[in-house]
Amino acid sequence: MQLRFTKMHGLGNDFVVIDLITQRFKLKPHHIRKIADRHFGIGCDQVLAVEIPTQPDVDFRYRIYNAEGSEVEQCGNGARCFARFVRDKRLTGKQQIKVETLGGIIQLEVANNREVRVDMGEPQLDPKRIPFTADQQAADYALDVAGEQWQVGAVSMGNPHVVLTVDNVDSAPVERLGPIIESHPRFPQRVNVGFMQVVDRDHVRLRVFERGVGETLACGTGACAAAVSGVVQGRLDDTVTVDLPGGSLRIHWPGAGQPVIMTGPATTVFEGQIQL
Ligand SMILES: N[C@@H](CCC[C@H](N)C(=O)O)C(=O)O
Repeated sequence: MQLRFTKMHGLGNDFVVIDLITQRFKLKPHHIRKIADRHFGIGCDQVLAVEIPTQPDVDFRYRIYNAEGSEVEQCGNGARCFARFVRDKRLTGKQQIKVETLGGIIQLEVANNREVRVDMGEPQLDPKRIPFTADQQAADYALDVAGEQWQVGAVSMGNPHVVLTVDNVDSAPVERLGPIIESHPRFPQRVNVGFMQVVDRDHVRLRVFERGVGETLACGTGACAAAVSGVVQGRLDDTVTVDLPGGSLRIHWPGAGQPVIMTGPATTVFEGQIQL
């Protein structure tokens, strides 16, 4: 079947977005791998599917697949592109859009300057809910990584994140440690690995080795997790600019029991059709 798609990105974290409301198709893992392949397919970090909701009082179902084919719970940069897509395609006229994901319900708001503001929901710090093996919840944990000792933060934004603090992200061991930590036995569902440099109380630099993809130019949930981890550790204020290799996001988290708000751009690159 020929499927229409739109290629989009959020700060260089790139997506193929497929409308499965006006097109009927069941995406399987081998389809995702073919679409995401940068040599034999379209190429992307994640495939995003727009579907009709399964829950009441929600506008859409937002499904997310990593390039390797696995379906995942949450994607922050994708959420902003999702909002822009459903508005541009006139699937909704609403400015505030509620979507269900595997990681919970999130709320998207397209601002007049075309930036998108996303209420990402409450972060989860309870190790069982991340999931992460630890005796009890803490602001940071000692993690043995192939014989090296790191103090790390662990947060779920619907999907699991670990945050390592480094002196300088430019020289951070992202390629060396990312794949080892992604499959660390204390993270039974694997994990996204963030390397954060604290510049100031309201400014961090971040690189993320994403589960199921590798290092990306930006990770929205990774930016939220880094900000939350920094606030919990008392090193960051409640509003933080997160500089990623592809650009900057603004993250606001007032503290326990409150949702994380992420604001940033969403860009359409081109449209096309692919035979699956
Ligand atoms: N790029 C994303 C996160 C996508 C999912 C992640 N790789 C996972 O496996 O949890 C973002 O912008 O949040």
